[in-house]
Amino acid sequence: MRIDVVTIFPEFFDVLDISLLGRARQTGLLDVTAHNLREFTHDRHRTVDDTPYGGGAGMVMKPEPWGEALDSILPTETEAPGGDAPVVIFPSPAGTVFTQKMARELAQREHLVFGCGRYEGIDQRVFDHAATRAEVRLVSIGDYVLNGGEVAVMAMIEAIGRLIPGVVGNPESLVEESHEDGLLEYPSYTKPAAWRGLEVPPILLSGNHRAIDDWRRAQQIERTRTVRPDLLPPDLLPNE
Ligand SMILES: N#Cc1c(-c2ccc3cc[nH]c3c2)n[nH]c1N
Repeated sequence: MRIDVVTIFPEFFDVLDISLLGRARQTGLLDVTAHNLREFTHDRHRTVDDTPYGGGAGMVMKPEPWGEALDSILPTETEAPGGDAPVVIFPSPAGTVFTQKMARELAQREHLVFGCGRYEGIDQRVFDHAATRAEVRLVSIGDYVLNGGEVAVMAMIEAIGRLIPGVVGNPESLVEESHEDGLLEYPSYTKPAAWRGLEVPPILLSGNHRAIDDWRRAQQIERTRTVRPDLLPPDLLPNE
């Protein structure tokens, strides 16, 4: 998978050179490039923002640098993409909420482009023009406000990148996770069997794998019912 990120803080993504995603980059499973939006300005101060039309506090990111940055990444009309067309994702508090389902869907795509806004956001025409030549999505990572898109893009790259075959050593570990099957994950334990007066649930030491599986499922349901009842599938909702 090819990932391009447009940002005024390209160094923010240096951290992707470590851990699982770092190895995925070295092995060619993941090709991540951070582009500095200021490289697409032409004034002495490398200006990327200006005051908002209609007034209001703060500054808005100018369309021209974004247009040139996306020109340098997206295929032109004549260059039909070799594989599937890129998806351009702009993190935004006004976006569709990012979910594991969306991560799984985006992990199937060959080319993702992320545009990191700052200030009060990006001129709307950037989204409108990009939509004439690619699939564009505004995506939010949750109902709270950040100062810019970089943290959100980092989270999405990790959530998507780890689903690419070969990135995570043991694909089995991707299966029993929170949100993967719609329920929150069960509690985990490891040695020692007793720690500060706290014992590992005896069922987990029984060797009875059917009973362990049943216990774990029950824990998932109980946790989900308590913490995230909104995730419970209809057949597990408590009877009214
Ligand atoms: N995704 C997401 C976001 C943001 C966000 C994204 C982009 C910009 C650009 C300026 N401020 C931003 C906030 N806040 N909260 C979220 N869940």
